[in-house]
Amino acid sequence: MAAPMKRVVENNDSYENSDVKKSTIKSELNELNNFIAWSSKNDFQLTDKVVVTKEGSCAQFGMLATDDISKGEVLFQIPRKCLLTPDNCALADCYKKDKDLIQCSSGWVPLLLSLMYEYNNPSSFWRPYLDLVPDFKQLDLPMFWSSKERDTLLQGTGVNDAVNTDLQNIENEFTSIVLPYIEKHNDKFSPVCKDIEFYKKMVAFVMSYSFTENSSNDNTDEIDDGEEVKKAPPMMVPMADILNHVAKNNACLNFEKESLKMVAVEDIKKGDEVFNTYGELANLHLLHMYGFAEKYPNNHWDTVQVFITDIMNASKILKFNVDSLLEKKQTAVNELFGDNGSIIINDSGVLEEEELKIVLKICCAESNESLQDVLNDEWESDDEEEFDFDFKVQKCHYHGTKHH
Ligand SMILES: C[S@@+](CC[C@H](N)C(=O)[O-])C[C@H]1O[C@@H](n2cnc3c(N)ncnc32)[C@H](O)[C@@H]1O
Repeated sequence: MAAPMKRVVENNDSYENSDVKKSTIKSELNELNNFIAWSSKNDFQLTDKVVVTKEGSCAQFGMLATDDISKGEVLFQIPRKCLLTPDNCALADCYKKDKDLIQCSSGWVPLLLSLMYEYNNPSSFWRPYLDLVPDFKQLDLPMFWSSKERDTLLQGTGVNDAVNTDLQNIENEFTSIVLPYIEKHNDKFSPVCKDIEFYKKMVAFVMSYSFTENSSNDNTDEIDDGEEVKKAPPMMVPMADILNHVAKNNACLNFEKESLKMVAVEDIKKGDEVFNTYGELANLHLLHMYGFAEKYPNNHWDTVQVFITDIMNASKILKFNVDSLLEKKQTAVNELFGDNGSIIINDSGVLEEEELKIVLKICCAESNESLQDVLNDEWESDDEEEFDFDFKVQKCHYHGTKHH
């Protein structure tokens, strides 16, 4: 987690060309010691049964047990005043006055502005934390890959589309909200904050290191299946974000009134890595937001998204469809499932069996049948046996990522 130099850049050089600190083991150790001393001064109550280290961790820094830990033990706490949030940061009053100027659909802009300010402030309260954050060149998220790499390596995963949407949204929010705000407060922000490349690194930092508290409710509304749900804004949680993730985690973060607590959810043996959970995330989401995927079959949350268009195209190749009817059938499935309709498969099988059945019925339809007849057609049990929906992710998980 070697950090680029946190200094106020006095010229307008692009972030990529600016001077960055060359990390050494010695400077990393200093930064780690400073961070541990800061956390101790701020009452993190880190148990002496764990250590923050690169040795034995699955990815850069991580947390290892130096003694046996029992399920239920608290490993450390983070007092709420130490969370890096727009409400806690040095510009909190400014944001309150400018609330309307920093409204955004992602809900990320206030935290990103706070981070950009604190990151470039030599006397930030979070200096020891920010000195330990990763060298942004190591944040190997797909949003930093070339579009050619994304097109070839991520084909069929859905990650490429998600990244393209992200990049578009990042650019829109940067030009319409962030840049005007920074220009309004030129005296507060370092010139590097006007560089979209620097902004993207901060977005990647938030994407792969932040947490959200589900009960938070002061953000934009999202429509989910016709119901309004509140999107919680992200926050930076020092120490908790050092833990790596696996689906079979042995610790998790509890949000309490005065502090956040990392608690063992399993017995953890001396020498084992302490793993948090970043959520019930399929490999495609891990890859999209965190730049890694778990090896098969470790991720029991894994799912595969099969686009209905691809099923239609495959049916053509497999010749149980008639070329001349394909367009008509494609229109029918688009009307039923939308242009980007998909079927989700997890390790216990197809989640939307009914939808898949409909798509397959349409694929197999003959020219003289109306759509209604096709949909009403009750497949004989013999027919159903021909379609084994119980295929496993094993046959479908994707290969070819840079990470695993
Ligand atoms: C919240 S940080 C965890 C701390 C990080 N290891 C460090 O040294 O800063 C999340 C990042 O850690 C890495 N990571 C976490 N869990 C991982 C895993 N199981 N396998 C590989 N990399 C992982 C990924 O790079 C991810 O973007």
